[in-house]
Amino acid sequence: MIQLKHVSLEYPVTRTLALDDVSLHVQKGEFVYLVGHSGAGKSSFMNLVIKRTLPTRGTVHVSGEPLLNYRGRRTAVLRRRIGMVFQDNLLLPHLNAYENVAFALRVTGVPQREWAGRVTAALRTVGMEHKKYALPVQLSQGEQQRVAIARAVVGDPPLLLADEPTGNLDPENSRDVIKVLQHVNLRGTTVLVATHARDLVESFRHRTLTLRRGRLVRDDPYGGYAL
Ligand SMILES: Nc1ncnc2c1ncn2[C@@H]1O[C@H](COP(=O)(O)OP(=O)(O)OP(=O)(O)O)[C@@H](O)[C@H]1O
Repeated sequence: MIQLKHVSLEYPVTRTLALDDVSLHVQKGEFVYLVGHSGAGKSSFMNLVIKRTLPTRGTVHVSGEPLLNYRGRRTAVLRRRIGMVFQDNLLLPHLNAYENVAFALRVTGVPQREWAGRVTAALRTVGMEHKKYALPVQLSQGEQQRVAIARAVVGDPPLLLADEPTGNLDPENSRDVIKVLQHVNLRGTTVLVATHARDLVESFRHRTLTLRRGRLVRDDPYGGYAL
């Protein structure tokens, strides 16, 4: 699903080496944590996968294709195949939960007759079907994050990237979000979660990649927070 071969990323203006000779392979169907201190390179890694930045050296393959093959309009095709969840869920405030999720289908050109079934299924996956008419302001932070996950997976992306998805949540909601991501993973989506949440990484064990100053210093198949 994701393969990096000797990837380095240096930001041109500041000459910061955000990733330093990183090689790794995330297989289809895996659930993987990406951990590291602030500035270790986690977001830079995510940005590479969605081609928001390009590596300075090395090669990146996503879904078996070199990133450089996704040019022009194909960049949109790549991004459509990747669901994304962030710390700030950025739901549209004037749309209810259902409409927020449907919006993702609308912008990718899915025919309207498919919306109801797919949105309802996505909201069910995250346990939010009963609140589909609620506006974001009427939902807790944890519930909003679940709707954001539904929005990210409604297009059935093969890959889901989550950057600090529990950053704004209390421990209970954080655990719920990880459980929802695990559920999405069991339905076949490869999931990559960048996080600082030691307790979650320790409790819900999955393969864990540890970055330190841009270097991949640990790749632990059984998980664990080694910082
Ligand atoms: N656009 C940019 N231009 C220059 N330097 C950048 C840019 N984005 C990130 N950096 C630098 O690259 C390094 C890696 O940053 P990155 O955001 O990938 O880290 P991170 O692990 O995601 O951190 P955090 O946990 O704080 O989000 C840092 O030193 C950061 O200052």
